[in-house]
Amino acid sequence: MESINNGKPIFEAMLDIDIAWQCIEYYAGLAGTLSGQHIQLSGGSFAYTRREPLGVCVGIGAWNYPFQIACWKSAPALACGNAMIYKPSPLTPVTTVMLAEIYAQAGVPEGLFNVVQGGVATGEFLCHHPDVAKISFTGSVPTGSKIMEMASKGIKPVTLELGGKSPLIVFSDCDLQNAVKGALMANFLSQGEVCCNGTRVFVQRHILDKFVQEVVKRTQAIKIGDPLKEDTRMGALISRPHFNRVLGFVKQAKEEGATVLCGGEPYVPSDPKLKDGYYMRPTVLGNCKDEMTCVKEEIFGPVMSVLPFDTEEEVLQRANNTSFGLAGGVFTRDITRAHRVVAALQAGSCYINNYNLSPIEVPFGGYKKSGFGRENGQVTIEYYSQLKTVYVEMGDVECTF
Ligand SMILES: NC(=O)c1ccc[n+]([C@@H]2O[C@H](COP(=O)([O-])OP(=O)(O)OC[C@H]3O[C@@H](n4cnc5c(N)ncnc54)[C@H](O)[C@@H]3O)[C@@H](O)[C@H]2O)c1
Repeated sequence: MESINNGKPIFEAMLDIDIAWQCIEYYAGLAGTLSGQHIQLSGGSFAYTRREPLGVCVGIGAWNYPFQIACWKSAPALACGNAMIYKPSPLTPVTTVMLAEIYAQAGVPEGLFNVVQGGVATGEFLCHHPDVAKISFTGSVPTGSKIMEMASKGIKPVTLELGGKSPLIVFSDCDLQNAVKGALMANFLSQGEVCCNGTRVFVQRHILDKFVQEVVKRTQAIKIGDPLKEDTRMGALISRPHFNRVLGFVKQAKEEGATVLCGGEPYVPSDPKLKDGYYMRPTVLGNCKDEMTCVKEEIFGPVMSVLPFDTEEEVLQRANNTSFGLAGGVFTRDITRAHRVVAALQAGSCYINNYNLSPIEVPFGGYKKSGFGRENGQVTIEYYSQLKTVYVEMGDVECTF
């Protein structure tokens, strides 16, 4: 159903659903660990803190990981004792309803997890509603900014998981095959429609030719086609307008001087029933410069830009020269450099010698315009609960009056 909902290959959709059930189990386990602090004060008095729910939380999701995003928001929300009203993207309405059915079958009381279908107007209605205590949003930066503005009217806390244009830095002392595999994982999952993708691939000049040769070879071997076939590794993009937009970025990249090393065009499957699908060949762009549109803007499709660099200092300055800050990665065998580089990256989710893994135990989220708040991991409890402090007097009241 998730493949049909979104167009991604079934192989990947199965992994998304695995992560989703792991998320629900993880927060179900954490629910019993919510606790406060005991603070001893002078004269025998003391204070304690309690973690309490916020109330009714709203979740608004993007279309690229429809089921998974709904779980990443609802599982911690429910574990903290909140209710959730969830609005999926109108482009992927189906599987979130199945999540509601699963919760109901598992015994979640009626009304605790609710799905409301709709687009902008429905989303705005939910954000403005006075009974809503918190908004957790996954989507683009412009919408995230509007969500924050609406939330500010009601002084409501928000979690924002927004877009990115993340750097992947490949030093010449890396394990080349792993770096090539990492670059593919950083760009071509879910047809490249992944917020944390490392789409700016900086490669140290010394290994540039070898790296590009290997990346292009492996990219050309990616099996595109019917998302419901087990061996498909790239399915269809989400919609006709988005498909045209992604192809438009490639056209503009060529006009600005980039070279299409492979892909860059629609793919027409031989199966006649798929011929109107939004299939695109995964694309590697060479000869890229930092000021090109394809290097600066989030394309949200299967398009990797390769950029040469010479020194560590230079690449860090270029990698951080963006208003986004969702993710970043480095491939090197030099352990001190690896940690030095990730410490300097202005990004919330960093990888050393791998890319795009998201185990549920590990917090995920952005810096800068990629948002704030975190999903996954223990820390997310803090974003779905509020802290009450209770002062307990053990003596007499000392009155100044
Ligand atoms: N950081 C993350 O975890 C993460 C994950 C997935 C996607 N994304 C980002 O999402 C974007 C792609 O998703 P999209 O095109 O669905 O994003 P979008 O911002 O267009 O829409 C996201 C959701 O917001 C709703 N919405 C739109 N306008 C609204 C408004 N004014 N008020 C309330 N709700 C409104 C939409 O109906 C949809 O459900 C990309 O930028 C991508 O990077 C981020």
